[in-house]
Amino acid sequence: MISAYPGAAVRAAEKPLLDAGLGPALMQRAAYGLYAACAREVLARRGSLYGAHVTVLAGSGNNGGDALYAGARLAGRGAGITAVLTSEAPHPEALAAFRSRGGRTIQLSRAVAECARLCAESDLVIDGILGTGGKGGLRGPAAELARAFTGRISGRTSGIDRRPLVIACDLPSGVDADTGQADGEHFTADLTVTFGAVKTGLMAGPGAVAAGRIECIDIGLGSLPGPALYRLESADLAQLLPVPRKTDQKYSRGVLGIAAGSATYPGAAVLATGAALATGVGMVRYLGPESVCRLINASHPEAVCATGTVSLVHVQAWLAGPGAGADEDQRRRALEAMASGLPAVIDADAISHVEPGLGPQVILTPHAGELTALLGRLGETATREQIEADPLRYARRAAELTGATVLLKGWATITAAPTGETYSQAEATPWLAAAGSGDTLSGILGSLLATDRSNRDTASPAPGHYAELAAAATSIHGRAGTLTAQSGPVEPSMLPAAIRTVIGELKKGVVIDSV
Ligand SMILES: NC(=O)C1=CN([C@@H]2O[C@H](COP(=O)(O)OP(=O)(O)OC[C@H]3O[C@@H](n4cnc5c(N)ncnc54)[C@H](O)[C@@H]3O)[C@@H](O)[C@H]2O)[C@@H](O)CC1
Ligand SMILES: [K+]
Repeated sequence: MISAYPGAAVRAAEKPLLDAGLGPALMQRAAYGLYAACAREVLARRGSLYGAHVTVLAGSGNNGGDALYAGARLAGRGAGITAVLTSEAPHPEALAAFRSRGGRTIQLSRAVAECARLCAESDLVIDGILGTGGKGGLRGPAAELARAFTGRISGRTSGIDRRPLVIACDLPSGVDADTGQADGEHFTADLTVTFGAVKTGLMAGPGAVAAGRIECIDIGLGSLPGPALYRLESADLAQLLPVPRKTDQKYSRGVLGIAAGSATYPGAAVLATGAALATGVGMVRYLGPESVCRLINASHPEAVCATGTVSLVHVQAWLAGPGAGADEDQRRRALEAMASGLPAVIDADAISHVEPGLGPQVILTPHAGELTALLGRLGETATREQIEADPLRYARRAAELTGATVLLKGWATITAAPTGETYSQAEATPWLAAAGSGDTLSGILGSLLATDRSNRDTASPAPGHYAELAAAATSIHGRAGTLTAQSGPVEPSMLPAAIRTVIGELKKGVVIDSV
């Protein structure tokens, strides 16, 4: 599990070490970690460091110092290195070390266009303009450089020798270390090498997009205060996923009730059912219109379908909402599911029936537009753009206001418990942004809720437990999408097969985290 902390918490943990005069030692550890990652990535791309073109963007603070020291080490391995100095006063010792290894420098303010061209023609750009000391987006010539560089490389692919590799030092410059907000100009990296601890801003909102892959270098910080944001990894998922016991039968494995689909939108029910079955639920009991029952029985004969009410059906968890449209019976079933006290996924159309006073076992799964509407009904104004810019804040706020667990969909999907535990998962592929994709996510989550043993073995699981299960479902969905995308565009109806493969591999321990 990755634990991320706000920039201020990491700076506070560094402070006693800086006060003890260990600043230079910390910087050397950070710079060595950055250098090693850069060397590895350049070697993987072009087979040799010797003769590689590297541009270091160095700001006025310690972030620039880290990047210049890393650049000096790369120069020592034969790379041709230029540092673009974005300030008149770069870190003096680091600059001296850089120059002593033959690195040349250009002052950005006098040559923005030339620097943008230099970056665009490099094999590697190291972004060391701003780190945790940055406030707001890039300004002045650094902002112009980011714009011009982005313009020059847009449309290029990430294939060998095409787009330069961008590695961010600690965080992409212009991204907020705490929230991931990036309203102003900022850099976008392929890899962020972060120091001491992962910053929350690398795992949320636009910051998660800008960060690319994340690698954390241990620089020997002491303990940090309670983590702000978690991310599940393969080993966590393998542990969370239940396997059937020898003594199990279909009911004890877990029964999921699905109240989804309508005469207008029957497909959502089929997709959710398929994903739930692929995730390993013991049985699906479907409730909905007769026409949808027939469709489900044709594609998933193992599902038990009926037209009845929620209270007459014995299940371990509910899933309500996908494709429900304006169907009045499905609206009633969604309300009954929320009131049942059982774990329940409340998705899509059912989100519009949510009222405050729910428990953490109810998991709401909005995208930003649906969350705008929900918050509006609860008396909070937030536009879709505001939510997309700061999803951590709004997912937590919605959980607080409803008492439910909230899964807010995005590139990095945030799940927040009403008690504050928050997760971020980012294994998805943009190919998953397709109609029907959310129905499969809700099916996976429904299955995890129905098969969750802690729900039956423990009187009342910790409130954060449901946020963890929602994060696990998100991760399985993202991995299944990424696996499917390896052979072409993703059709959501293809996902169940990939879900089975992902779960099988997780259980065997063969899935690595760099999906
Ligand atoms: N503090 C420590 O112990 C360590 C810090 N390290 C590095 O130090 C970084 C933090 O260093 P600093 O505190 O010097 O801060 P930064 O290097 O992030 O930059 C601060 C400087 O940028 C200017 N600035 C702030 N916002 C700006 C904006 N929007 N546009 C232009 N200029 C802006 C400030 O006036 C200040 O001069 C970390 O991110 C990390 O890379 C590492 O060396 C490891 C050890
Ligand atoms: K940076």
